[in-house]
Amino acid sequence: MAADAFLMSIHENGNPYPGAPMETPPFPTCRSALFLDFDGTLVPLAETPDAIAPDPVLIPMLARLQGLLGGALAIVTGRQVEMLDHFLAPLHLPAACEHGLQRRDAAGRLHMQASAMPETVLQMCNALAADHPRLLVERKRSSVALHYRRAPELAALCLDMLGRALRHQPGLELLHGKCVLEVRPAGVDKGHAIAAFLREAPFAGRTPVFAGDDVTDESGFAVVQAHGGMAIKVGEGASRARHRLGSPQAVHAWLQSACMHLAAQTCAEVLP
Ligand SMILES: O=P(O)(O)OC[C@H]1O[C@H](O[C@H]2O[C@H](CO)[C@@H](O)[C@H](O)[C@H]2O)[C@H](O)[C@@H](O)[C@@H]1O
Repeated sequence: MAADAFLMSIHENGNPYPGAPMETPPFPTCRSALFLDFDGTLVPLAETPDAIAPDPVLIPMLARLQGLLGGALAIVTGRQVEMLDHFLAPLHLPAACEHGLQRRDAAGRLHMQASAMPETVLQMCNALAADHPRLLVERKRSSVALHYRRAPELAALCLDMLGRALRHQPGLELLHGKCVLEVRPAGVDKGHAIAAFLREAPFAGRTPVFAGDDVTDESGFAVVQAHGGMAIKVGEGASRARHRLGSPQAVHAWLQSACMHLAAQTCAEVLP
């Protein structure tokens, strides 16, 4: 289900996954492939995309996990790959960016969807932001994000404008994330990106684990659970995920413990 349709179903029908258990997740094993969302999962949300403050332990912790998992760790995010690399420097992790439109595999090869930036939509967003300076337009390689976190009262106006703009553009899709509306080419999502990783080394044959906080992560949750893996919803809200962690801080604590757990497993395998 597209994220927007998913949101509508929540609004119209209540929790679309009533009674779904949300258990505390067990730790990944050395046979896991770990997929992690970025904003709201690894890093707490901030007022603007540039204002995030990654915890200093994040980068060494991700590097350690990548080693312990034989390289099978990837970031799955709505961010552009350049922004992700900026915030995680000096790491260049395998990553699916712009909700799956760009993907960097474990060998460092970039896979891009051949799709153009929706220029007319970009112009409409810029015009609206010129009238309402607390709106923020984030131009990405093949998509546009209209942020209303600093002007939540404008959410309906933004949704109405973009909804009407996309009515006659079947090739474009509207994603409704946390205080953001994103327009991107249709047919690609985080689930497709995770499935693509799972066909390649070193991810293939491993059990996938994906943690994410937003409705845009639901497609990824569906794919990992369909592969017999574990989906972890971060924070509040309805989700098809069967596990939950309360916050990015809880994700950090869980990942730190996972490092110790994995290191012990590796030792146990090496020892006679
Ligand atoms: O898939 P993600 O890694 O969760 O990325 C989703 C979007 O995250 C960013 O926007 C969100 O985080 C901002 C910083 O905390 C916040 O100001 C904004 O309200 C959130 O929607 C990013 O700017 C987008 O490009 C990503 O698609």
